[in-house]
Amino acid sequence: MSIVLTCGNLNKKYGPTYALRNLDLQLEENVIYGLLGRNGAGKTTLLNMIAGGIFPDYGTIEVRGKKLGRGELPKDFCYVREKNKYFGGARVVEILQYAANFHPNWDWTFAHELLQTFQLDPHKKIRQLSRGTESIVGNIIGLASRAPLTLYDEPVLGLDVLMRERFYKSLLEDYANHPRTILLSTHLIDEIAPVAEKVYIIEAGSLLLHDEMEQIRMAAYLIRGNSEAVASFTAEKRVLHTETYGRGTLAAIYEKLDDGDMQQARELDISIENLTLQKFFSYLIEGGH
Ligand SMILES: Nc1ncnc2c1ncn2[C@@H]1O[C@H](COP(=O)(O)OP(=O)(O)OP(=O)(O)O)[C@@H](O)[C@H]1O
Repeated sequence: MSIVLTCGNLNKKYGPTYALRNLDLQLEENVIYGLLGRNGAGKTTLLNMIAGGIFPDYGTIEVRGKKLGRGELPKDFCYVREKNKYFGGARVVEILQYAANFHPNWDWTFAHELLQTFQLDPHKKIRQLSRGTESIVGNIIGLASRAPLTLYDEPVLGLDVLMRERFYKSLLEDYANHPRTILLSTHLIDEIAPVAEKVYIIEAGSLLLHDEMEQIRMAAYLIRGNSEAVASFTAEKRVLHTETYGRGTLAAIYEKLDDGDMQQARELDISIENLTLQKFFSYLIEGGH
């Protein structure tokens, strides 16, 4: 396992507000990560910091073991911002030509394929594009750059369902042939679930959880049954949330269940369902765990 990026104890305060607080994050080579958090959780601050646009009050960023100096950019990386600031008078093809100069792995054949996939006329001027179509320009750059470290900030915001699906499909197909490290920051959690292999969940600038998506799938459950039975079943387990209804209780847990647990659940007449990532995220945030 080779580490591409390490953020150590990052802190950033705006007045009394912590945008980032003691944040540690490590990205391995050739993994797709989801960076999940609500509005204002600190996602953009973190990405801007990695991209050298904001300086931490405290903490370090290392790219392939080399500490980044103040204002220094990581090598061979591509950052697709939430709000691109392309020159409105430029044509799409000119923006792509400009981006191609900065990315040694740029693939023009793939870029042209993507223009077709997203039905984007390369001769249109940026100012003639809708908000969603403008963000597609950024997404094409992110994909065609094939940068070993690619960061996307809310890549599908403003895109319709069809375009979102096309983006995820293009990303996954290209990643299969050209693995690299990709970080997708989003608050559209269920959409990212089939795409990301690992997730970092942040809230109020701090890390709440990081884990493999598969681990979350295999450990996030909703338990329902008689209140005493649920209390006994969850006694030694990590409980994210509980709710009572009449004589029953519903509990969200984050715990791998083995055959013994399943047997106990049957004996106690408890039902067990998988939690969606969105629900897991909501319970995690509400519980502040
Ligand atoms: N330039 C700034 N001046 C003051 N406060 C800021 C500034 N930039 C960010 N913040 C604050 O820092 C916190 C983190 O903001 P950030 O934009 O990083 O969150 P986010 O997770 O990207 O949110 P969103 O999903 O809404 O884009 C918020 O409380 C925000 O108000």
